Amino acid sequence: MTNSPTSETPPTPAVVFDKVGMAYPGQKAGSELILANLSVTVPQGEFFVLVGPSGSGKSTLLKIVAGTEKQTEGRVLANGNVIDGPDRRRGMVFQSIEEPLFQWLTVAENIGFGPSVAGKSRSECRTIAQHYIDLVGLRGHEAKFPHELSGGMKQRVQIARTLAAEPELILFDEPFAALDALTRRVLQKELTRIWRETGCTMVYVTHDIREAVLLGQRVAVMSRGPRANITRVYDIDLPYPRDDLDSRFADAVKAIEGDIEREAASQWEQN
Ligand SMILES: Nc1ncnc2c1ncn2[C@@H]1O[C@H](COP(=O)(O)OP(=O)(O)OP(=O)(O)O)[C@@H](O)[C@H]1O
Repeated sequence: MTNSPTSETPPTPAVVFDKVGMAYPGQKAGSELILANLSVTVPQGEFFVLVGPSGSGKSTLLKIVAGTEKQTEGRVLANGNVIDGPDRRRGMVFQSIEEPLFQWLTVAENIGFGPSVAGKSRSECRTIAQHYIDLVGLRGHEAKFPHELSGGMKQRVQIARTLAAEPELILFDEPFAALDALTRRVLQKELTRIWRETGCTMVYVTHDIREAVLLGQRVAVMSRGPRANITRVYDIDLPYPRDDLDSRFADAVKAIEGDIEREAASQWEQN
């Protein structure tokens, strides 16, 4: 391979954290930063997963990218632009308890809501909604209201509603944590299919290391806070859909678990 000066410029990354530090406005004066000097880049189209001890600042990082919180130090870019508040190009999927659907709208109306706010006609909204209803496997449930749905179905609606706004990037904050194990398994599998079909960049926070290895092309491990940082990024070089019986899958889970246990142990030693 040659280092040709005419080679194409690399694509703009989906997200760049550049020496990010964070203290919340309400924090006591003089208390330490929650995040300190954190740098990581997420390329376009990547499935990037963040794991780490409780309270290390994973949700805070997502909120900074969503534009609902602002870092106190460093720069954060989305598609090359400084983040300046929420933007429909950056969608967010929460645990359902945190982000209830519009209870007075049907499944189809919930999913068509974003496009209607964006000024699309009623028939365009219906077409877009139906596309994403099919993509997340909710055909036949279009006319139901949220209270008529199971937890897993509500999460499907939330994912479809986020996708219908045609974001470039989707941020997930433990979206399946409240679901039963079987439903979680089904949705994990479907999410990788949806990711491959849409090409969207995914930034996904979880406590579940097995889930991280099942989903992520890369898994970043955060240190415990305060002054949390990313201590290691694992490349999970396994084909999708992933087989959790593969010994390489088990090796990756074990290595990441080991990192997190060491972080937790250092916390106990200090206390
Ligand atoms: N609005 C806020 N004001 C002040 N401090 C906050 C606020 N939100 C979070 N924090 C603090 O910031 C730190 C990081 O919180 P965050 O929720 O980002 O961590 P996390 O890694 O997502 O935790 P978990 O894994 O338990 O969900 C914690 O010490 C938390 O108490």
